[in-house]
Amino acid sequence: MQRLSATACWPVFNNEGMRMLEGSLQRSSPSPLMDKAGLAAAQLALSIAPHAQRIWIAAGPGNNGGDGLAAACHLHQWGKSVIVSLLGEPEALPADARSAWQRAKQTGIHITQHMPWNDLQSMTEEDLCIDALLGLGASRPLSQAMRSWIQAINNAQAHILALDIPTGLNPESGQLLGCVDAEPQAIHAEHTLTFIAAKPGMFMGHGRDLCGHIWLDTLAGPTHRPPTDTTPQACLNPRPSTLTKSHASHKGSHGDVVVIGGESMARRGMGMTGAAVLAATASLHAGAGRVMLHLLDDAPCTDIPSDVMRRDWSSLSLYTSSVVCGCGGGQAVIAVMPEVLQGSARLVLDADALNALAQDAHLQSLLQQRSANQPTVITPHPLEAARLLKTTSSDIQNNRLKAAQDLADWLHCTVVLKGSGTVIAAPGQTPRINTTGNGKLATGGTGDVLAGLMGARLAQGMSAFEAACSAVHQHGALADEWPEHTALTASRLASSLR
Ligand SMILES: NC(=O)C1=CN([C@@H]2O[C@H](COP(=O)(O)OP(=O)(O)OC[C@H]3O[C@@H](n4cnc5c(N)ncnc54)[C@H](O)[C@@H]3O)[C@@H](O)[C@H]2O)[C@@H](O)CC1
Ligand SMILES: Nc1ncnc2c1ncn2[C@@H]1O[C@H](COP(=O)(O)OP(=O)(O)O)[C@@H](O)[C@H]1O
Ligand SMILES: [K+]
Repeated sequence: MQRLSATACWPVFNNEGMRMLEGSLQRSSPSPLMDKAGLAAAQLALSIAPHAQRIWIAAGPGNNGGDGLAAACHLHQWGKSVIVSLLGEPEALPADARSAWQRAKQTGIHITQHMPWNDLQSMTEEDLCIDALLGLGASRPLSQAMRSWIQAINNAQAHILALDIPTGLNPESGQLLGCVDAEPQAIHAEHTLTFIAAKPGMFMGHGRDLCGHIWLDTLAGPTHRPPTDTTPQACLNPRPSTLTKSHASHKGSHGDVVVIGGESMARRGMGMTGAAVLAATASLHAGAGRVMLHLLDDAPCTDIPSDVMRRDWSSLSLYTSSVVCGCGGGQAVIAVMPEVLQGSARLVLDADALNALAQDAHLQSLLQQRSANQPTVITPHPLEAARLLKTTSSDIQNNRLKAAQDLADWLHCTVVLKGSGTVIAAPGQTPRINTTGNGKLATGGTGDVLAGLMGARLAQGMSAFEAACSAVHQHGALADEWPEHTALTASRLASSLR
């Protein structure tokens, strides 16, 4: 068993991949995998709550419930006071779970089919609830009974350990399963012990709030080799190696970034120069050799850092620069898009450049025609991705990995689909799910900072995919390390980059 950290490139599998891994593992295992899962769960339970007087295991109607029943036997044998509640009929349990139920009964564990209200009320912070209600088989909105058991676990004054995934969380998307005629409910776990491999939904959307500390037990023996025909759906985005600047370098060694954006107030009554200035400031602090700013409409602007150079259109050299285009671009950006798409040596398209792209098939084809030595990244948030793919943002959120990959394959570029669990996809690459960042980033302008940072990484010689992975990780990590009593604003974020 190991704790998942943000430092390694862990593979994640969708339900279909998980079932294939499970089948291959079970065939090579002399005992049911559930026995191993139950033992691992019991061991982790003891280390999370070593002084627990009571352990309540809420077991569901499938094999996830079986994991809970198998753990109950060990914990009971180790002298813990274990209460098991089964939400379902014992006769209807699948075979392995039914054997675990029989063993638990034979061991003398009291198993009820209702919630142990009295025990729940007297639980203390040292006690433990184990969520073994639903795992990979969660397939429909939660019933009223499931919902009230979830509420009882969340309200108990005890540690919460979820087995495989927190009940109520869609393991593939990270969205909530939903409830019949009611607000969605899900377990808020302090720890999640996941089996065989990690699931994508744990790192996207609500998964990041619900899983707590994530532990993985592969349930594999030392000689087991995973089947070669099962490829991961994605990998977690590892921490990038630190960039160093050699002593012999000069400003030309670190590349030029050109930021194009910032529609003027005069055009539509919305001054958007701040977004472009933020991107330029981010490029500068991230170590680009020189940063040039072209404000659309020649918008007046006073708060430009003195080390950012303002340029008019005719004096830009797109052919030798890393161009960041679209931040605060409004409608003014539409006119420059063909030249930007054809001429920029390296390119990050953000915000209004993406809205322009969504509306114009000619621009889409110019993007597709950019050659392999003109690295390109697009950085849509879910609504921008929905406009590009002509769908809704909830459809994007329900299928984040697929949406990012579809965009990458269609537009022949690297795609950064932003949000909780940012996805980075590129043609021919296994997508990455980023695990840094938090809700502090949900404030205006942080996306502009990300685009500027990515521009700097391209200017410093990284490939599009590398630049995207590195920038997204660093951007999120800064938010994770943000001092507790200081508000995270986009301008502070830009100035904190290194
Ligand atoms: N089969 C195996 O080899 C292993 C399975 N394992 C465990 O088994 C789990 C998967 O087991 P299952 O496929 O039985 O699936 P689950 O145990 O997750 O759930 C399936 C059961 O829940 C019911 N259900 C689904 N959605 C519901 C809802 N919204 N409200 C109420 N009931 C609902 C289904 O009708 C079915 O009875 C994994 O997540 C893991 O915990 C582990 O023991 C590892 C080995
Ligand atoms: N809840 C969250 N958890 C993690 N990252 C987030 C969250 N909300 C926003 N972000 C990040 O903040 C940035 C916001 O970008 P964007 O939506 O383009 O905003 P803006 O246009 O205001 O700059 C993205 O990098 C996104 O991934
Ligand atoms: K569970």
